[in-house]
Amino acid sequence: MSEIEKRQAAACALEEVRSGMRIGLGTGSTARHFVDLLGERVANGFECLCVPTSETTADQAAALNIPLTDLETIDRLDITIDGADEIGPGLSLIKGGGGALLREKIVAAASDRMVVIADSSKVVEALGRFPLPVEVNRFGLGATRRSLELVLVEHQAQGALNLRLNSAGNPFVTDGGHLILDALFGRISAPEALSQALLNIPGVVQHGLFLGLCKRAYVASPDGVRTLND
Ligand SMILES: O=C(CO)[C@H](O)[C@H](O)COP(=O)(O)O
Repeated sequence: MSEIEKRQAAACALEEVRSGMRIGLGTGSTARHFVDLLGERVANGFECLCVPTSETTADQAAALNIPLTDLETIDRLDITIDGADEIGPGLSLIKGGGGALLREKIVAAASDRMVVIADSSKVVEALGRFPLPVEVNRFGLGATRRSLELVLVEHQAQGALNLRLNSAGNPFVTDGGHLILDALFGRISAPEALSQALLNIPGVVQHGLFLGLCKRAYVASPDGVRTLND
């Protein structure tokens, strides 16, 4: 996973943005390159209005003088550029490795177009090797966890359900104040059904399956950048 490849994918996505666009800014090490490149354009007079998907991205964009707004002030975006943890069939995605999945999904769904940037290690034949992040309310954690475990059994998960911890060993808390349970499936054979089953659990705020949202992916490898279209 080279930074050069991530930057190359980010540079391709930058070609999609036009002056005056309202742009969703993703989260993660690949999206960080895109924000850096956009910042260079803004410094040269490029006009845009952006909605960040995390406090981390907001801080980065603000430091680069990228004009920011939120989805209370505006209700639609032209495009969102974001990274992904896995890119599966039909540009289905797993996201949330960085813990920003809720805001990322809200921003992607409010965008006319979502474009993903990644290196080739993210492309998979079937989703599920990467543990699926499930953002849950703190209230009722035990009950929510039990319901989630039943869903894991129904969907033949090959791995465990783990409460995400931060580097200090405490529960990781999202920008929205929630917790994350990472569910290792191994192979997700029915993503739509799994999505619905997860959303049916009252304590689940959102999950990291992004289905039908991504329209294009720029995937970088040592051989160059490949474009995958929905
Ligand atoms: O979903 C995300 C954050 O919630 C990121 O987009 C995803 O984790 C990819 O990150 P990176 O580009 O660092 O591999």
